[in-house]
Amino acid sequence: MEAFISRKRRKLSADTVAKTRVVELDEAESTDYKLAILESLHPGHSQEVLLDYLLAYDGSIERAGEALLESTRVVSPQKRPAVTGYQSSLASFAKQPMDGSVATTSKKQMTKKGKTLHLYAPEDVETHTPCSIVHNFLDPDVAAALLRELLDEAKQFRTETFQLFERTVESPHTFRFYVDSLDEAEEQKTKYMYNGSLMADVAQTTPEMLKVSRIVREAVNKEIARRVRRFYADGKKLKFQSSDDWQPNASFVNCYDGGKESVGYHSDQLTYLGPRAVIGSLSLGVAREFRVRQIVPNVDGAAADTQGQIAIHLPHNSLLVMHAEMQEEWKHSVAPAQTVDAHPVAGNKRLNVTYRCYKEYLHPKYTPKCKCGVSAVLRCVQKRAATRGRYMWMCHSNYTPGQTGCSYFDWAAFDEDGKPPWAEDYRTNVNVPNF
Ligand SMILES: O=C(O)CCC(=O)C(=O)O
Ligand SMILES: [Fe+2]
Repeated sequence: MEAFISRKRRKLSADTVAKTRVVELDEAESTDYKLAILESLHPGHSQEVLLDYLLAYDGSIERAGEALLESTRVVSPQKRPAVTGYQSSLASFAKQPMDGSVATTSKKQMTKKGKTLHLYAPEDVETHTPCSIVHNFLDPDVAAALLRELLDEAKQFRTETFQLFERTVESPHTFRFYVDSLDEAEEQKTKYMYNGSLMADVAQTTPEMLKVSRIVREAVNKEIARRVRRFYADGKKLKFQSSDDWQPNASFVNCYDGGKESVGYHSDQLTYLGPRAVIGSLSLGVAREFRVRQIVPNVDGAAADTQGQIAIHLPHNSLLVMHAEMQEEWKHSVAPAQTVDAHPVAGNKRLNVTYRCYKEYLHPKYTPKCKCGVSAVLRCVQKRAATRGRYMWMCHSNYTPGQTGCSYFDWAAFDEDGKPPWAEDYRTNVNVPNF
């Protein structure tokens, strides 16, 4: 999890805000950083209103702030559906040509700046977003067993806190990280860095999660093959996308207790997954809205016209596959809901398992270290048109406003399959200390 918002926080001083490196923030992944700053400058507005302004002004804190100041009316939060809506398909509204082009080109006509397009049917989801969804994914008894197990696990889930300038920011839901073996859990706790720190709480994948992991693996591999065949140019995988079988070995399990709990817009970190990562995301319990929006490049410093967001309905027992286009070109979030329909077993809780495939050759002992001595993070340029799509290794602090680190930066090289130069022979990588 990489996106955070605290509801109780100290105000940022104007001076601190002035020191914000706007260029870096504009390139930064996390809308939550911007939201946190905007909220501290305009405390009278709800986060939903602030987010709407931020989206309408292409993520520019400055322009969104000006617009908020100009607005003298009291803006009431946009009414959000209570996730119980149903829509069979968009097919009767718009025809989507299957011309082999990447599916995501089409939503240009479907979403408008400041608007939300709600999608329910699998054919609409895969046509207008880089995701596919399988409803009623597991045998109901298997889903129920996993849900029960995770509800019990969730008692130990925690929010994440980190430092943004002089205040502590807290994630607006709880989660825990799981890996498949105890040895891996130990490696994770002692070697893997997240936002510049070690993760203290890493658990071993539970028996039900492991059982389901095998079912998810088969389904995700099928979905990847289908997506490549139907939606990618010439039916070929994307450049840097792995050709290997997708094999989950780690997962973040998220718990959203009630409609207020959410996660802000973000892209998932690629540092240990590599480029063009695919993630299998299983939803259990209360149905919630998963929002996605495409990242629009900046040309000559100015953002092109921003598109609206798309809300994907995630009911109990659905598997959402975030395909290879997702993390580099889109952001995703779980929006707060005004109300939720209680689930007979989970009550107001939604449990979500995001199955991921950590690559052995991206273990921090093989990847570049920055001058702080910390393993560098892997990012993809998302907004700057000139370098968009290029990968870079850099000091984690570059993307954490208010944190001081070093200036380490290096363009990252990957082969067609997304493997770094040391992948074939990574066990003998001479650049690696502590090997
Ligand atoms: O809860 C979800 O569906 C998404 C969670 C998520 O974005 C994440 O774990 O990175
Ligand atoms: Fe995510």
